[in-house]
Amino acid sequence: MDNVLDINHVTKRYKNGRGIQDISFSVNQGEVFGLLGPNGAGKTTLMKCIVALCDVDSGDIHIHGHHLHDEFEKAMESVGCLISGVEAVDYMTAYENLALAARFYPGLPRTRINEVLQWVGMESHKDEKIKSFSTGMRQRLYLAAALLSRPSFVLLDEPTNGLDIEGKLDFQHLISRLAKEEGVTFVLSTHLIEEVERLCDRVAILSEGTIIGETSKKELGGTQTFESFYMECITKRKEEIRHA
Ligand SMILES: Nc1ncnc2c1ncn2[C@@H]1O[C@H](COP(=O)(O)OP(=O)(O)OP(=O)(O)O)[C@@H](O)[C@H]1O
Repeated sequence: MDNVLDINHVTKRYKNGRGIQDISFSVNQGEVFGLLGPNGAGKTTLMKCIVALCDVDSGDIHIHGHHLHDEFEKAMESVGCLISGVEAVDYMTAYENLALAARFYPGLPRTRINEVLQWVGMESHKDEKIKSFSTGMRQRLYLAAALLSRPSFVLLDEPTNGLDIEGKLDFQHLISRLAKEEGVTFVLSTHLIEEVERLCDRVAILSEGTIIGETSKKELGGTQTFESFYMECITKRKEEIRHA
């Protein structure tokens, strides 16, 4: 199987009936795949399902051809993620937090910690306890943690939340470089449409737990943008609901 990620008919419903229904799509190696949608559409739920932070009710997820539940360790071997609500240890420094995470990857050289801290512009803060960090500084650290293990597949849930202008641009360059030069595959959710236009090769639009559109830069051609495609899908969906 060539795809890095294959999602087939995945449904996850919380006790209150909300969640995601019958989601299917695939992501190829080296692609930057955007998950877009209004607040509450199900983006975080889907990402949590992909890294098994949420059990699915039905459907299958394969990563690099490995079934997420039947071959969990193999499937997760090369995965890095930044998911909302995952916290770091406040009384430890940035470096210590990453060193703690690095213990899960015995072959990883210590120099990798400094490398990822430098990538996210945090090397000068590495010996500070993170309880004093701002939202953006924390977000930079979480991004460093997601990239620490040299993952070949990375999930990023609203990764530039709280980042300043320079941080957002640095992030976009970093993701483009890793995708193009090192073939790293990314699935990212964001509400920043300029980020989508700059970074994504392909997108899926989620609304009320289902995919209402999927397209690629290639399919859009020169005239349409991801933004216009997004608005088309959302407007069409609203019309359908109005006439239902
Ligand atoms: N733990 C939970 N228990 C019950 N309902 C939940 C839970 N987490 C999310 N939901 C509901 O599931 C739906 C999808 O939420 P989710 O957080 O996945 O959306 P999202 O697209 O990531 O939203 P946002 O853009 O606001 O981050 C929402 O209706 C939300 O209220």
